[in-house]
Amino acid sequence: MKSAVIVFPGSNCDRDMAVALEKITGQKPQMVWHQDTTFDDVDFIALPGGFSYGDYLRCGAMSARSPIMAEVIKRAQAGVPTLGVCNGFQILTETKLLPGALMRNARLKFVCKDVALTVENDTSTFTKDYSKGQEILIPVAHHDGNFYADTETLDRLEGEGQVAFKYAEDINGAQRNIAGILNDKGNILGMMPHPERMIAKELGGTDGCALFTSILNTLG
Ligand SMILES: NC(=O)CC[C@H](N)C(=O)O
Repeated sequence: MKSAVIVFPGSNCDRDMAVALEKITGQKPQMVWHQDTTFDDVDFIALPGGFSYGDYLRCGAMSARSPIMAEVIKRAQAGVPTLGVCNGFQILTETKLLPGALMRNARLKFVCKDVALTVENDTSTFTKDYSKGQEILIPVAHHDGNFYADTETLDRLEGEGQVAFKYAEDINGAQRNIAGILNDKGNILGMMPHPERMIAKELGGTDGCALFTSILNTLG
């Protein structure tokens, strides 16, 4: 499985993502600078976490307009599996590849801890190695993780199985405790928690591994 990690000025989880991808797929991903306009023909694209452009304007707003994003948007719309973690999720909502927005955490505090998530979808490219209702422990580290969407969108996301993960309890005010969502085709996942930081016992646990094995088992 060939993958690419898009690197923005201020990304800080790009190497964690690369380590996770290499460990689980056995292949080093291509690291792609945001000013590039194209990259290799890959099976999977990752938008990593971080503080791209210093979170100026709104988290992810400037990165969503980086030169490389025109190519990312084109490929994601054509069906290439694309994962955005934390800042990557914020970028995906800013490009409108995913609905809704990530607002400032309800209690206006940066939240940095391991949190319990429930798996809501166990059939997607990203989640099939989990089981529905399973509780997993994955770290979060964000100040803008408060997922917002209008009621109609929330009902559609829940009704169509597009909610991938929920927080087991409220940590940031996110509506319906939503921690991660899929697009309608199921090839784009955005999530605030960091699965790439939970892939080894030494890191505190391995609950993030199934996300990457799901992708690998789907794509080969
Ligand atoms: N870890 C991250 O990707 C942080 C995301 C974002 N800059 C926030 O704090 O909300």
